[in-house]
Amino acid sequence: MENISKVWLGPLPADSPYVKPFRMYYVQNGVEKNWDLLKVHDSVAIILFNTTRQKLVLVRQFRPAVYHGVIASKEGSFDDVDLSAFPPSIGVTLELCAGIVDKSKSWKEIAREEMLEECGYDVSVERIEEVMKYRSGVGSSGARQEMYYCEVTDADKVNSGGGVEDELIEVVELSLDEGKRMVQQGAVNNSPPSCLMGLMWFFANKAPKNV
Ligand SMILES: Nc1nc(=O)c2ncn([C@@H]3O[C@H](COP(=O)(O)OP(=O)(O)O[C@H]4O[C@H](CO)[C@@H](O)[C@H](O)[C@H]4O)[C@@H](O)[C@H]3O)c2[nH]1
Ligand SMILES: [Mg+2]
Repeated sequence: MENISKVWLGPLPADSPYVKPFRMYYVQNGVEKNWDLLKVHDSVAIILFNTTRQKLVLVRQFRPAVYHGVIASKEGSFDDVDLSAFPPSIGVTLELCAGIVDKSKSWKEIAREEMLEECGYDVSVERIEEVMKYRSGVGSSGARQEMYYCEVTDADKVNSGGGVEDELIEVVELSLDEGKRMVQQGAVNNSPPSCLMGLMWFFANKAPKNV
């Protein structure tokens, strides 16, 4: 699914539309300090539950940052990445449907578009419920993410999803038992905290009571 044939690193161009590194200075308790920061986009994430099929709808995709992180924690070299020693599948995550806020639209509208583009469900914004807001990357970016919940049915499914342009996203349906196991044992598939937290919120607030 990830179909990666070559990996290498390069310097960050100053005009990256996704990440801007800089340094912030401040005086705290009379002492001058500084902190190195990354400006990144805020984002939305959606807990999707298909009530027809009683399945949680998640997405799988190759995440360059996770691939790099896995190799870095194994002290592998990134100068000449050996794809047989570090297969791209180690950088594939299971996540909530999510997207960056990079357009001047409401956050709920962006959530609606991401559900359609990534998972193929077409719903109106009125059906999207706010769950919680939080800050991610508190040591590096402090970016805001807002989490939503949306119940969908098979009748809302208008395409197979998979993302836009050159995104390669696989839609994954988890049974309630599979979802529950994930939050009991922790991520076994590079899932970010937002995904685990979203599933825990679902089991605490929305899941059928017999699960
Ligand atoms: N981020 C980025 N960097 C690049 O260099 C970069 N280069 C190209 N792109 C393109 O930008 C689009 C980003 O996709 P999304 O809008 O779906 O956002 P996500 O990547 O799903 O990220 C969200 O959800 C995550 C899970 O909760 C959170 O961790 C993130 O904070 C949160 O933003 C894709 O078309 C991708 O091809 C880059 N995108
Ligand atoms: Mg996304």
